[in-house]
Amino acid sequence: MPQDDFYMALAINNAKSMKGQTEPNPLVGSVIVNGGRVVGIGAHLKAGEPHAEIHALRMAGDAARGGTIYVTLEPCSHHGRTGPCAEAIVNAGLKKVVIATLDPNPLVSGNGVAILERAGIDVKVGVCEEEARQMNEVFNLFITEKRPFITLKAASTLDGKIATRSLDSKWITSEEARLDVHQLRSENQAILVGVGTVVEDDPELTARIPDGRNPLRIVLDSSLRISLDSKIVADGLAETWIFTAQKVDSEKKAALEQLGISVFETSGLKQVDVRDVVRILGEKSISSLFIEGGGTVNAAFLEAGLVDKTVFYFAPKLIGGKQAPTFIEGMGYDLMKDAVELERGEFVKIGKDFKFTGYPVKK
Ligand SMILES: Nc1c(/N=C/[C@H](O)[C@H](O)[C@H](O)COP(=O)(O)O)[nH]c(=O)[nH]c1=O
Repeated sequence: MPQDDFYMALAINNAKSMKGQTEPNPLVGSVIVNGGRVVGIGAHLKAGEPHAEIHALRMAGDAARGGTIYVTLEPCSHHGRTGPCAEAIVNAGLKKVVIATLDPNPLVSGNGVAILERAGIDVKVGVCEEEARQMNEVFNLFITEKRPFITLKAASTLDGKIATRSLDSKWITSEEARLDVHQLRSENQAILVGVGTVVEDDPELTARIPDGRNPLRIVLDSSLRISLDSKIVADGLAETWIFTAQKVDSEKKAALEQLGISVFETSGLKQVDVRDVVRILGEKSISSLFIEGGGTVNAAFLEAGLVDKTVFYFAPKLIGGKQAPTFIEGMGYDLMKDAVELERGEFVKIGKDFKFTGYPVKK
């Protein structure tokens, strides 16, 4: 493997090991090499704390002088909660800087490189760029579109059913696959279901893994039919927000608010307007949303072109039944040429089940 890729891969692995603890900041890793030896290594650990380059520079000390620093994201040039990294790199006397990706924020992209080049430092950009961009897919989208990165998750039998015709759904996928879902829940700031799932499953929507972080729970409930003693209203295990259509029963709304539930009205007449939901979540700095919909909600987000990533779990089971619900309901598309195509598709096996990850091609 070429030397630059080797050290950048080390920096990327460092960054990735901090997944779930740097929000709303991106994952960033850095490695300093001098005379063929790694003399400093660092990762951004927590928003508001020093950046990856600063940790690596502190570890390297004088051994950084004349060396090369690898960093997965363009060194910052602005005075955020910590001083600019580009200046720290110049002051430490580095000879070369290798960067995987430029800053996605259009306001600062390229500024860090300019500071380095003005100081006569040799700068190389684009090493392991795709992998470094991929690990910050959530941050990159949120910082550019000010809306949450949306992952659509479903678990179904091989014939696409999320429950039997009698609506029994316990369980489709095995324990290992369901644990994997809880890991994904823990990595997302918010989780969203339709009120149909609440009525049928009475879910907790918590991340039940060691050190799991419970996401904010969001329910689309156009006419506020959720029951006051459903778990996500009454259990206090995580915050719960409900989005409705226009003009809902003010008494029910007040009763829910009494229980600490936030209720947001959207402009939808009969159905909740999912575009309003996404806009409001962006305004409230929710940067990642995990949809465990039910088929109607899943279809609404898909048809609105708001799904950034799909994660589907398929159990090697067949349940059949014309009435059995599937994981994409709604109107659907008329012609096959209008199908939502998924790219960069990957299948992995989890126990007996299969996990498919793919990215809807943006039209
Ligand atoms: N029925 C299945 C799923 N069902 C997911 C439902 O949307 C609902 O979230 C759960 O049934 C209850 O949630 P909680 O565990 O109480 O938080 N999801 C899965 O991955 N596999 C399945 O077999």
